[in-house]
Amino acid sequence: MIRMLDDLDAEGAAIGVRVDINSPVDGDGGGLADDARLRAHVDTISELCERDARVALLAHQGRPGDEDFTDLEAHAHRLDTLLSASVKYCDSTFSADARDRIDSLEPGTAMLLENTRFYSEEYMSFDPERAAETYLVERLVPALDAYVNDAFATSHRRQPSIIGFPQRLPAYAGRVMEREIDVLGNISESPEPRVYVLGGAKVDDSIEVARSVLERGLADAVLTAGIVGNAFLLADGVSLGAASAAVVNERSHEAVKEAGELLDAFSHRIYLPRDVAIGRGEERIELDLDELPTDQPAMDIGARTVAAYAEILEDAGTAILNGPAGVFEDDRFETGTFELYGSATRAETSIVGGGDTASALRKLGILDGFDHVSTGGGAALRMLTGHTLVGIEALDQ
Ligand SMILES: Nc1ncnc2c1ncn2[C@@H]1O[C@H](COP(=O)(O)OP(=O)(O)O)[C@@H](O)[C@H]1O
Ligand SMILES: O=C(OP(=O)(O)O)[C@H](O)COP(=O)(O)O
Repeated sequence: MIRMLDDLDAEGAAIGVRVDINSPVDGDGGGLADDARLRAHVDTISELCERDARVALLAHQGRPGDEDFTDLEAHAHRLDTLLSASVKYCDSTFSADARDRIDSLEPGTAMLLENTRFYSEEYMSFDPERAAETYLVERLVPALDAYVNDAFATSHRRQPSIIGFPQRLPAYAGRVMEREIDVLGNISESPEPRVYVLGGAKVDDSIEVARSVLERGLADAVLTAGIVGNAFLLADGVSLGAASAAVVNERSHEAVKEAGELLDAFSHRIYLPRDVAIGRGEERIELDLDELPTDQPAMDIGARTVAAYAEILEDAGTAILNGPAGVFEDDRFETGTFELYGSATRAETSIVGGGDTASALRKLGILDGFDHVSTGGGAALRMLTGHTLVGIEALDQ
């Protein structure tokens, strides 16, 4: 059974709370370019502070070697602004100083510990038992009374801060985690017909999702768009042109073959774009499939595809969407995503996953129309195929 915050005796307790505030950062000053993930955790942290807990926040930012691999000072300042409780910053994660500062935290206040991935163990994969023996867990456990996992978006990772602490401390799901489990953990109970829209650039992941939801009977229809749609068009024998084929092959060598296998097995439930948009100079030009191939890459779905998909989505019991329909970052190619996702908000229930997808919808001003916007990308995709996550399993004590 997974225990929730309601089960936690918070008053005066030192609580390690794993959050996912991994965010886009500004190239120059290391400031945050987007604070959506920080805002998502405000409920959990505020509630614990209001209940007089002493909150030690654990989080990562970026991956070692990447430009967004930064310290968490800016995150701490932003959290301090977003919350009515005080949030301090500690520039180490489990040093003696960090442990002393946890010990002397005032009830009702929080402190963000340094980027967990500054320590190499946190960027490795472990079994839960081994994760519980890492330095991070060994050193912090004596300073903590309980552990809360609110980092849904990282809970597919076998990392010590996710799966190690529940081996050693009473463990609870935070409010973000609770909402995500409620919605994504019960996908097979959601209203039917269930329509999956798979767009974006992670072609292999999306094909895996399509395979899984079709084989398990979770999906009544799979609508393809983005580079994923182009891979399915190629698999169906449509001659898109060398430029589009190169974009698909750059992402995955196996995609077209695997998309073809799925089309053979489930052709009546997989829907392919009927037209595409390309750029010529500053212009957007829409081409029907019989006007192809073209020397320009297909950057969006066209109006005929949007209309056909909208009809299916508006009748859906549940619309589950991941990945933009086109290169939404370019104004010429944002319409496909805007129209398609707009029509999905008219489904009985609409669920969105994926970091780029959420930022596309925020840019297009239609994020609020969805019933559930997951904080996770990879984690949400895994849940949407009907699987659980190692971090959620670890909470099941
Ligand atoms: N037809 C296309 N050609 C090239 N890139 C595309 C196309 N359609 C979507 N994209 C790109 O896909 C990216 C987002 O995909 P992805 O990372 O899979 O989404 P998410 O993070 O939501 O899972 C965006 O940067 C978008 O520009
Ligand atoms: O941003 C995240 O995941 P996402 O890119 O799947 O949304 C999480 O913070 C996990 O980060 P990771 O994929 O570097 O382990």
